[in-house]
Amino acid sequence: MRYGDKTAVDGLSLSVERGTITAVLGPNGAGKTTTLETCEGFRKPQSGTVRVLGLDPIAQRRELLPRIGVMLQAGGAWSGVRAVEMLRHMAALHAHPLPVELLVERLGLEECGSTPYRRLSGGQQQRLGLAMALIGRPELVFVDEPTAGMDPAARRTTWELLQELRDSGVTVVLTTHYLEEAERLADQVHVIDRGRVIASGSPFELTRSRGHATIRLVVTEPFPPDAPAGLQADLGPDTEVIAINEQSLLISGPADASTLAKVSAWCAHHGVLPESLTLGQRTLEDVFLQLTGRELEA
Ligand SMILES: Nc1ncnc2c1ncn2[C@@H]1O[C@H](COP(=O)(O)OP(=O)(O)OP(=O)(O)O)[C@@H](O)[C@H]1O
Repeated sequence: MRYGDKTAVDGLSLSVERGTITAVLGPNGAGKTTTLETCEGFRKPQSGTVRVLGLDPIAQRRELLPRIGVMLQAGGAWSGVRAVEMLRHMAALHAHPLPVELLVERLGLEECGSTPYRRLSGGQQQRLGLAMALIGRPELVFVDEPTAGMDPAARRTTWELLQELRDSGVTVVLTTHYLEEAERLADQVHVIDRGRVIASGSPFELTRSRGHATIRLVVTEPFPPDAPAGLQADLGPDTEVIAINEQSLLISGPADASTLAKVSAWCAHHGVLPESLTLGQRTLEDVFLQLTGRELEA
């Protein structure tokens, strides 16, 4: 997918199993929305093939639309429309809609039933957007950054709802740049960067595949530029040392006493004092950093 001479999605390849939650995870501008909008039939790819429920999203749009639900990243409702009116209108467009009251209650939209769309808070607009995606009982829903701008309670409700949908056989494809969202919700995660898939797997597979543990070290003074390579040599090939910046390192591999002793000796050798040393299980953030050398949330 190109916009003028800018390539937004470049040879990206992924497939999604029915009845699962798939997260497309990546930093801002990675190409997540473009990928989803191409699957939804809103954008025509300049090359490549997209099939959704076996259908071509553009050539077979009329067949596909009644079977999918779409929650856009923003907008999708008229600015003056009230939440309940919008849902009733959407319900009228579908053959077997869910009861409007059910969605209003599940998504906590009671208090904004008579408020015009443009006056709803960001989180309320998101919840209405999700209700609009679900009202037609879709087999497959695309949700673009579903919990951006939501407060923690609304985020939990949304996660529960998406899990219930999956448990009832609905396929969910979501984009997110929240690691916690991908880790907690997704059966399958595709990490994308610069328009390409750079890693795919379950959260467990992705976080356990290249070493179980990570050590994050932050020191009080900048270390010499070649110092991380020295630590890498001391720790050996089972461990990977990545310089996040000139004062912090990510060390991925066995976090045992011998590794910790070598890390301390390295600090002493370079005359740097640890400000923090954190041991933990590897996260999707660490996976992204290892693959790209950059931080996902940066
Ligand atoms: N309509 C457009 N015209 C020109 N460039 C665009 C357009 N839409 C997206 N882009 C560019 O294409 C790239 C991918 O954008 P896209 O919105 O798909 O990324 P994203 O991963 O969804 O980002 P975000 O998390 O910020 O929503 C970005 O560099 C963006 O600036």
